[in-house]
Amino acid sequence: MQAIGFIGAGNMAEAIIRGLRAVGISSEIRVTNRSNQEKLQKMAEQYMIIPSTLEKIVKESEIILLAVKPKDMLGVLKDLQKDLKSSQLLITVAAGIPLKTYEMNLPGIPVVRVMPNTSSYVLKSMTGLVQGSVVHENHKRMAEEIFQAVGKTLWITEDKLNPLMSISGSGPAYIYLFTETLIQAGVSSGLSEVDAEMLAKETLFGASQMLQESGKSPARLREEVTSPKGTTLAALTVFWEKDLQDIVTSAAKACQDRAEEMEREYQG
Ligand SMILES: NC(=O)C1=CN([C@@H]2O[C@H](COP(=O)(O)OP(=O)(O)OC[C@H]3O[C@@H](n4cnc5c(N)ncnc54)[C@H](OP(=O)(O)O)[C@@H]3O)[C@@H](O)[C@H]2O)C=CC1
Ligand SMILES: O=C(O)[C@@H]1CCC=N1
Repeated sequence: MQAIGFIGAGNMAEAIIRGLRAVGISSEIRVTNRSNQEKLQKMAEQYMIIPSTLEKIVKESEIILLAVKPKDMLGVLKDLQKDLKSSQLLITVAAGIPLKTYEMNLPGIPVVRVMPNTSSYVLKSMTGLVQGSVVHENHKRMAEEIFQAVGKTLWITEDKLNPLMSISGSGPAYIYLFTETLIQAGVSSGLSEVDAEMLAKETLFGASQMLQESGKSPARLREEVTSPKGTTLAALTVFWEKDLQDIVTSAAKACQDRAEEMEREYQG
């Protein structure tokens, strides 16, 4: 894999870098952030990254991966305008910034817009990828190599990226929220916090593995837990009566609406 430079050293950058090192990718990885030198030093020790600056990253990386918050992106694009070359590939993980913003600010530079998730950290990301207008097959392969190393990938068109984000990009947070609420339900019924946490986490972990390894659909797996007139049915009936489907659909819609709002804000 070619030399990669990360601009941004936060949650998403670290999850990807940890994943790349975990699968044995030994390429040069340079990283810069805004001000947190301590974080860069820690990442150097943990993941053999080279703490760097934006200027050096532009000079020394074939692939530049943008992992700053959307509000900081336009500033970074301005800083990249001077020295970036069309032989370099730009990959952005930012939510809510359309491809045209990158292409307007950096004409002629190939850009791939991706939406991974933080499970890159354990090589289980589900990453959506969208190709920009000057992206060729070799650029697609370069982007794919990074994100296939840390999980599964799916090429889509840009109009599908916000729907994808509302399921797999933000989705881990929904699952963590559900886990938190399951722990609290256990504590409310008299379990200790420690026991409730172990029960909830192991249950989520086991169910995830069943989804991946059993070859059965989620509906079939649910039915196998649910005895007629039994305890699970009593619990599921509450989810249905309170319209879990409506709650989840509305949450995913809110995620997409916010992304669209951001895209209007950051289209300059
Ligand atoms: N977290 C997630 O689950 C996902 C996030 N994303 C996207 O990833 C991007 C990053 O998110 P996340 O990692 O959570 O954010 P974090 O806040 O954890 O990290 C942001 C990083 O950007 C750095 N930074 C800010 N401004 C600059 C600058 N001008 N130059 C260089 N570095 C800068 C910060 O440095 P410092 O710490 O020094 O201020 C920090 O290291 C976002 O755009 C988000 O939409 C996409 C998919 C999932
Ligand atoms: O919350 C956010 O905006 C980012 C995008 C997907 C996950 N986290």
